Amino acid sequence: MEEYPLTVQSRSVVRVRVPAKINLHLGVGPLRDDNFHDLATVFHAVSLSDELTLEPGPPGVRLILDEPAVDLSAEGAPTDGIRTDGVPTDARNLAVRALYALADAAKVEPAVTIRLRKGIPVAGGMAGGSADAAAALVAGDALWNLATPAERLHTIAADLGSDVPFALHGGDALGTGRGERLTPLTHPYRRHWVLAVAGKGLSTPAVYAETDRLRGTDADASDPAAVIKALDDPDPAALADALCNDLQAATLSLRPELADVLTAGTAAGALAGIVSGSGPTCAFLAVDADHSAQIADRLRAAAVPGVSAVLVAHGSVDGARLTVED
Ligand SMILES: C[C@](O)(CO)[C@H](O)COP(=O)(O)OP(=O)(O)OC[C@H]1O[C@@H](n2ccc(N)nc2=O)[C@H](O)[C@@H]1O
Ligand SMILES: Nc1ncnc2c1ncn2[C@@H]1O[C@H](COP(=O)(O)OP(=O)(O)OP(=O)(O)O)[C@@H](O)[C@H]1O
Repeated sequence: MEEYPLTVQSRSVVRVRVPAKINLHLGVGPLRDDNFHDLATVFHAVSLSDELTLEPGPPGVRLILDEPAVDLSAEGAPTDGIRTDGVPTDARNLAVRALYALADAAKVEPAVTIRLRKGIPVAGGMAGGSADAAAALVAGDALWNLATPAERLHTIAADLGSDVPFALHGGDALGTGRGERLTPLTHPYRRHWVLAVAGKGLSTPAVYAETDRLRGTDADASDPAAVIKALDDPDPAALADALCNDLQAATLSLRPELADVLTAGTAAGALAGIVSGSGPTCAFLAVDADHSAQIADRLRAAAVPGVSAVLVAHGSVDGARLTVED
């Protein structure tokens, strides 16, 4: 094994907060030779977040899942906690993989402990694992004092997963390629959401495979132009009309009860509802913060089968950012 030079750790603890995402538009194009699909997606970072703390530890990368695993910073109390049973604490965890990738690129010998507090639903279509990978890159960069150029960090992020670059970036962005090529979309409007979290997750590869089964492997991606235009419109009704997810049919095919969740959200007063990414979280657009709280109360009271938590959030928010450094 290659010997790495010792790196001075200039900080003793760093903490990073990283947001979840919703795809306001998720256009899925043909299956490529590398088994990914070409996308035309509009990412939107929302205020549900994970918190990752990094401190010096024994040789290697150790991960401890912090409890309670509910994001206390999220607005609105969940009816039940965010379940973390599916989250690996070994090298399968994307945050652990991210730190090894960064250490390898920077020729640092890693000796760190990650503490992870999940507020993003697991396997929920909100890019929770990708968020943690992005948070780990930002935290490792700070702890090891690397000042990695943004482009380099983006490349490492893209190697870890298609959603990871956006989690670094945050805000709103058009994603092309397999989702890793980002064009920022700027606008001044805050959007308000209600999220119906499912008790049981969905596998992203399974949802893409079901999409291929339903419509073939060479369908064109739907056009994100309407959502991009609606982002510049202060009226949330314009965005409500434009929301679109090409993976939604597959999520409903794999999880038919999601149709009842979508119906319940609009019955509770939402302007529109959409499955978030590869699901099964459903995102409902509200007019403003009060409206989102009202919809959330009604959805909780409706006790829709399969829904384990109802949360409110707003967007867009920043990507992975340092909150504490000593
Ligand atoms: C559904 C989305 O969340 C929408 O933003 C993403 O496309 C998924 O991104 P991700 O979880 O970071 O996915 P990756 O870890 O890169 O890939 C996991 C699997 O999802 C499928 N996948 C992912 C991205 C993409 N553009 N086409 C795909 O077909 C592939 O089967 C791939 O093996
Ligand atoms: N840090 C992590 N947090 C959550 N899950 C992780 C993490 N690292 C690896 N995983 C694994 O990845 C799987 C998918 O989890 P994740 O929460 O990222 O799904 P997702 O939000 O649906 O992903 P995406 O929206 O990017 O497709 C989990 O079931 C778990 O086995």
